[in-house]
Amino acid sequence: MEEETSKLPLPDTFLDFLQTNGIDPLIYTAIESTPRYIRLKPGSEAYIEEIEAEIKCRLQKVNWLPGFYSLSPHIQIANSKPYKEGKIYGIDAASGAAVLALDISVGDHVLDLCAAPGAKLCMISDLLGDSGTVTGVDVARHRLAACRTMLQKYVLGDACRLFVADGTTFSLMPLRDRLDSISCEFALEEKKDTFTEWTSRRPWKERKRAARAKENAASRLVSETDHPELIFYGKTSGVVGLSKYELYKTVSSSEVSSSGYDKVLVDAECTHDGSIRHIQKFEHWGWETLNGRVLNAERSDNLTTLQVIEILFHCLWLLRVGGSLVYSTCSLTVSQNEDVIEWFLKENSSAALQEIDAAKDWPCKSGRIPKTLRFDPVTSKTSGLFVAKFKKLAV
Ligand SMILES: C[S@@+](CC[C@H](N)C(=O)[O-])C[C@H]1O[C@@H](n2cnc3c(N)ncnc32)[C@H](O)[C@@H]1O
Repeated sequence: MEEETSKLPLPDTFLDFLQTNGIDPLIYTAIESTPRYIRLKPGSEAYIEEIEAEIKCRLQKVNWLPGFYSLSPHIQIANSKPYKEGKIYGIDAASGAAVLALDISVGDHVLDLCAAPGAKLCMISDLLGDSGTVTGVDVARHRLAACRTMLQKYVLGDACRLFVADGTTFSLMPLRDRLDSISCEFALEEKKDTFTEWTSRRPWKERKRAARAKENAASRLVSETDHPELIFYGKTSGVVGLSKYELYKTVSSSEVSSSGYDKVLVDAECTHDGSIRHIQKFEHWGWETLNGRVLNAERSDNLTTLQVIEILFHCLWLLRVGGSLVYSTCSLTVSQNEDVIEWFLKENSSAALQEIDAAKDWPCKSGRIPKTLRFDPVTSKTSGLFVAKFKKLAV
């Protein structure tokens, strides 16, 4: 997500796309570069000079975003010691803002839908510290596996569960209180078939199941009746000690209003047109491929606007009453942002657009709908990002 440079020779087809979508081409060409951003893992503040010496670059504190620093876009951090040791991770400042919009409080149970590859999930875990839980869901197994690697590298996975699942159907509630989910009958006796502490070396049966799921994912034939595949859980995620029945039990709609998630982030798949770095890749891939990948694609990876709205509907259902839902995309098109939320609000009397309190000092613009926000490279010196926040009302 980190941005690099601009002055791109934008092809006519892309300029037409920008014009059709009311996006100013200057966003891509007006500035020399946007900084690279990193987030310092809490606890690493004392090592800032050491980190600067290792990456051979001064870190500039991002005043509006706690824990974030900017650095020159030309600095490569991937081979540096602090990166390998998990003291810093790359995440664009606009992505950080989408996470802050959730306004995470101690003890929250957070659902990160469309979680992979996981920079936002890491930040959510960081913000939760030792309290609450985070559930990451993504339909792409290989991407979610990368997310698991990140959590393990940054030692942020203790309260985390990762499920391969489709966001239009994922229906598992947070494990608010582990004892809640253990029936007396089970609690009194030694349970069989319970989840023991996570190990990357899975029993043969589970590995076979994972291999089957991988095959299904490859052929995109995900069985509707299959449970979401749990590919990681931490020791305080509530999973350890549960039986499969307990983990996968579903609840009624009336129970969801009190036992649902406190916060949900839907960082939807989009055409990525807000990311200069993504657009830059077409110089290498060939501008002619832009047609198939961005211009003709309503959404990338076949995720249509209708599916995104379906995911939003479903996520609203998964929230407890009074909980918050944040929708973000790295597209700057109205069709993937304001149009989506307009439709969502029209069809949902239990969703109300909310002011993002944390945004007072953020260097961004209002979207076309009041209370929505837009980051772009020129205004914000970040990657392009749209953010909207909703509250679930009792109806
Ligand atoms: C923009 S990326 C998310 C980036 C991520 N939040 C982060 O911070 O690294 C969108 C993700 O949505 C996932 N996705 C697409 N369709 C989905 C669906 N129907 N259900 C769940 N995830 C989906 C994609 O696999 C992709 O990983």
